[in-house]
Formats: sequence, C-alpha cells, structure tokens
Amino acid sequence: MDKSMSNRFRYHFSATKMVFWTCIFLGLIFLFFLHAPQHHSDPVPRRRILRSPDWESRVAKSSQPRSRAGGMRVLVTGAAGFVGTHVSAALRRRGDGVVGLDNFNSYYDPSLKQARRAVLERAEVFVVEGDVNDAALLRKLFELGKFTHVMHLAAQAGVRYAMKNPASYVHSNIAGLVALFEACKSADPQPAIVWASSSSVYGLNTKVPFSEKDRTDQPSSLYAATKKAGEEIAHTYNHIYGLSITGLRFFTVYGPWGRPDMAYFFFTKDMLKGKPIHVFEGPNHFTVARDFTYIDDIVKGCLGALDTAEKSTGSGGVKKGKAQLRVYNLGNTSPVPVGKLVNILEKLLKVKAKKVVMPMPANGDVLFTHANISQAQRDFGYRPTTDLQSGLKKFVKWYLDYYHSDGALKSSL
Ligand SMILES: O=C(O)[C@H]1O[C@H](OP(=O)(O)OP(=O)(O)OC[C@H]2O[C@@H](n3ccc(=O)[nH]c3=O)[C@H](O)[C@@H]2O)[C@H](O)[C@@H](O)[C@@H]1O
Repeated sequence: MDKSMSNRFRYHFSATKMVFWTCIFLGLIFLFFLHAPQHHSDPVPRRRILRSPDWESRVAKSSQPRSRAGGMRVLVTGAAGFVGTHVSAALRRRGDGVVGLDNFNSYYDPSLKQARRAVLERAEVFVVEGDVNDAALLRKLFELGKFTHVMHLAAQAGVRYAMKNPASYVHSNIAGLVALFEACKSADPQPAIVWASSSSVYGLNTKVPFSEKDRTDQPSSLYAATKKAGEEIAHTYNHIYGLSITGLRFFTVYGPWGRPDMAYFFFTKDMLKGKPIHVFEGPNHFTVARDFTYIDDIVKGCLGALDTAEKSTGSGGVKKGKAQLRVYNLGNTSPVPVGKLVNILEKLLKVKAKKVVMPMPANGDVLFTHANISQAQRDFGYRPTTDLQSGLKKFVKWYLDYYHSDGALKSSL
C-alpha cells in the first residue's frame, strides 16, 4: 500500500468509527428522553387514561340526587382515596348526587384504590379517572354535573414523603387546588367548596389543645406548608370571586380502607409479618402522640360542613357579595402516645411487636397533636364518638378480611 492510500484508508476508517460512535451517542440520548418521566412533578408517571364511551352520561346520571328533595350535587375529588371513598358513599347513601374524580396514582398500591372504586360503583357512585390539574376535564365535569358542592379531597398526603418528592406536593396541593378554584369560580352555578386541610398546619405550635385561633405560621414539613398555603389561597378566591370555602383540618384519620403509608397501617402489616417497627420518641424520651380520629367521625364532620356551607355569591367569574370562609379542626380531642397505639395493635392482632424505639428523625413530623373542636361542635354539631381502641378493632377486622381472606368485607364499607 502506498502512503497516500494508507492515509486514505486510515481517514476512511476513522470517519466510519466517528459515524458509528455518533450513532451510539445519539441513540443513547434518544433512549434517555424516551424513558425520562414526562411529568416531573407527579408522584409517579401517569398512565394513559382511557374513559369508557358512555362516561359523560354516567357523570350526568351519578350527579343526580336520588331520594332527598333538594339533595346536593357533589363532586368529590380524591374519591378513590381513603376519606374520599367513605364520604362519597355516605353522601350517596342519604340520597345526594355524587360524582368522583381520582387520578389513581401509585403513591400507594393502586389496587386498593381500584377496590375502593369497585365499592363505590356498587353504591352507584361513578368515579372518573383524571387529574384536578386538567382544566378542560374540570370544565366538562361542571357542565355535565351542575355541582352545587365540591368536596375537595384530592391531595398529595403524607408528611415524611415530602422530603422524597417535594414537587408532587406542589403539583397536587398547590397547582391542583388553584386549578380546582379556577374551575369553581367560572362554573355556573358556582359551587360551595369544602376541602381537606390538615392538623399539620399547627407545625411547631406548642399551645394545646390546638385551636383555629392559634398561630399556623411555623409549618415543620413541606406537606404542612402546602396545606397552609392552600388556606391562604382559599382566602384569595373567597375574597375576589365570592366562593364559599370551608377548610377542614383533619387530625391523623384512621380506619377500614385506610392509607397504607400511615403508621397504624404499616405497623399492622409489619407486625403480622414479624418484622421490626420503628417507634419514634422526642428529645429526652418525650412521648410522641397523635389525636387519632376515626373515619366515621371525620365523615360526619365532612357532611356537617357541607350541610352548613352557604352558597357562593359570584357568577360569571365575578363576585356579587361577601361569601362564607371557614376553617375547622376535625380531631378526636384525646391524644394517644404512639407506644399505646402499638400496645392496642398487639392485643388485637395477638402478636408481640418487635419495637425499635428511636429518636424521631428530622423529617417534618411534629411531636404531638391535640384538637380543640369547639367551633365544629358549635356550628354543625361535630362530636367524635370512637376511641382508638374501638376504631382500631374495626380497622384490624377489615385488614384481616381484606388481605388475609376472600371475605365479604372486601365488597363493603
Ligand atoms: O393529621 C394530619 O395532619 C396528618 O396525619 C397523618 O400524619 P401523621 O400524624 O404523621 O400520621 P402517621 O404518618 O401515621 O404517623 C403517626 C405517628 O406515628 C409516628 N411514626 C411514624 C412512622 C414510624 O415509622 N414510626 C412512628 O413512630 C409518627 O411520628 C406519628 O407520631 C397523615 O399521614 C397526613 O396526611 C395528615 O395530614
């Protein structure tokens, strides 16, 4: 081979190599974008939503009040969630029209959400799959359902998860809330809104029991901060558009069909499997305690708030007069140490827990909660009646039936 040929060959060879490596590089970039999550602020990538062809007529039918003259027409967001399922079923039982909305995300086992949906289907509550951030879907739902009330329970829950996925809290609890208020303000008629705030807004407040008049400007988690922000956003929409808005500060709600990310739920699961559970304690062995509130009491509080909600005053997106703006604690008024919760579970499950007592990690948790409920009592007769022992008994019965047998409870509330 002469020198020029050898050079040409070398040139040709290195050009081929360059093309080869460029293709590999571009291919890798393509694969990266193909697999990168599309919605960075979602807790999990969303599934493609396929709605049945008759979904619009099902919304119209489900929104019709059944028996009660003057029954409400309620849109329940987060209807396949723990509180949403119970509230939707209770409203339907008494004859109100109810349409559910839920995005069925996989923050926790979506099959539990689908099972709750099945329960609601049997109760004749139709649940639409969709996200509260979907403005076009909300518009359509309001058109079809002519809702008089919205029970807004769709949210990114959980205190500790906020450190893992902060964006999901902004997506659901801030952007989602604003999207919902936007839809309500433009709806005709404007509905009255009751929505889930949280006891966590009291944050580092040490004055007990927590009263609605106490300060809520020291949230200790991003979760709490988004709920507190929600309360301020509610003020704005009430002030500018005349929306009637009631925020309910729930205190650690538990019970059958509950949330698997909550301590009472995964303690039960781990204890039955013989796995260790971590029981947090505060500085100097301070007892961590919660005002655990049973789901049936919370449902009564939600219905009471809906029943006493005044109409919104705006129309065509314009305020016509002063509208109602409220916030209430819905707790049990008797805090129980987490250690005591474990003792109750040990008796009910008949197993000894492998307790690992450890200092509470700095993950946003607060040391204790304790509700003063006098305002809810005064305004809509809220009076919790279930103590932790009785409520956990019902939870354990459901849990064993749901996860350890094919029993009938699987299909009922
Ligand atoms: O009431 C509220 O505002 C909040 O109640 C719960 O939050 P939390 O009270 O922290 O409920 P859990 O996560 O079930 O924790 C209950 C107690 O168990 C403790 N815990 C939790 C996890 C663990 O591994 N060990 C442990 O001792 C926590 O510190 C807490 O005192 C819900 O998860 C929030 O969505 C809700 O807004």
